[in-house]
Amino acid sequence: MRTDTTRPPADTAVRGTALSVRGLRKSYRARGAASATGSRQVAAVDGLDLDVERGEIFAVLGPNGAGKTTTVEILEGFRERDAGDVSVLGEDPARAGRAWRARIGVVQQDSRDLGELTVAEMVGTTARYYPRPRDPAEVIDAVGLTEHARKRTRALSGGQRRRLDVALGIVGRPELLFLDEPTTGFDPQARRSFWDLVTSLRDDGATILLTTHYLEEAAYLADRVVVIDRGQAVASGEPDGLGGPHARTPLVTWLDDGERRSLRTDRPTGAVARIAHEVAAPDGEIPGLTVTRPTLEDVYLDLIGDGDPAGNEEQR
Ligand SMILES: Nc1ncnc2c1ncn2[C@@H]1O[C@H](COP(=O)(O)OP(=O)(O)OP(=O)(O)O)[C@@H](O)[C@H]1O
Repeated sequence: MRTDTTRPPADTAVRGTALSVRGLRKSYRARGAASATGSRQVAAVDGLDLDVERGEIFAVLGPNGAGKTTTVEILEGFRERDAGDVSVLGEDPARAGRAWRARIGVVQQDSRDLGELTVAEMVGTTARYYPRPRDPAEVIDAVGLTEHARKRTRALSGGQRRRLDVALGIVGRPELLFLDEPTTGFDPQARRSFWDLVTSLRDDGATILLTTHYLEEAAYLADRVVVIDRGQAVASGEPDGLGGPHARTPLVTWLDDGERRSLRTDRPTGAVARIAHEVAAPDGEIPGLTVTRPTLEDVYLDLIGDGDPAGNEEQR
């Protein structure tokens, strides 16, 4: 169950499956590598299963090269798979046609070269490709580009370009929106407004599949997350529950004769009282005391084998 009360409430009603993936595989020829038996293949996606419900924000997390973009591009119908079953809004993206494409929105990692058009022209032109588009002016406003609407797209800053990418992804009123690292280059304020926008799209009924390297973004936005490493899912679930019940056990640390000590415990208040009894200074203060609860980032780093173990018991 969630404990982050600052996060907007999710509509938890199950409204059917938006996409499902079973046994997905995709290999690439290793760059510059060839053997006597032919070119060597590197598995980018190695037997992945995923299920995303309609109306949820689902975040795909994982280190560089984990296979996130390859997976997302297969789901978007932009990349062929080697094996596996994939259904996106009830169709196989490898065979789906224009009507299906009009139901999805895509914000890819790399911005397209948008040339000489202004922001307003670009969003307006894109809207005309869809049967039920949003009002372009409202979309431009929602991504915070109203004051730049008459600017040529090539004159935009990197963060503004990214916002325009998002505008182009949502103007067709997609049922399913793919956001591949959407807030790279955003300043903190723009990131917060973007989070509000994504939340409102979800609250309007859209399903959102998000890849991000910002763990606080996933913690804030996602109803569920999956962590991918080397093309395989290593954990999945609600952000607060990821890694199992002990992964978020609070950590108490303090200084004892100048040496840092730590204790992982479900009862930090009692632990602090005991430590105070043992090591407190004459004024009652425990030197260097910290009490922290592991964040999603701590749990993530533990899962991909790159951080301090989050499940350790007492380390005194
Ligand atoms: N077109 C390609 N040709 C050859 N190898 C590729 C190609 N695209 C991706 N790869 C390789 O496949 C693996 C997965 O790449 P992918 O881009 O899917 O990972 P990612 O999780 O999206 O990474 P990042 O977080 O850096 O965007 C990597 O080892 C990458 O080098």
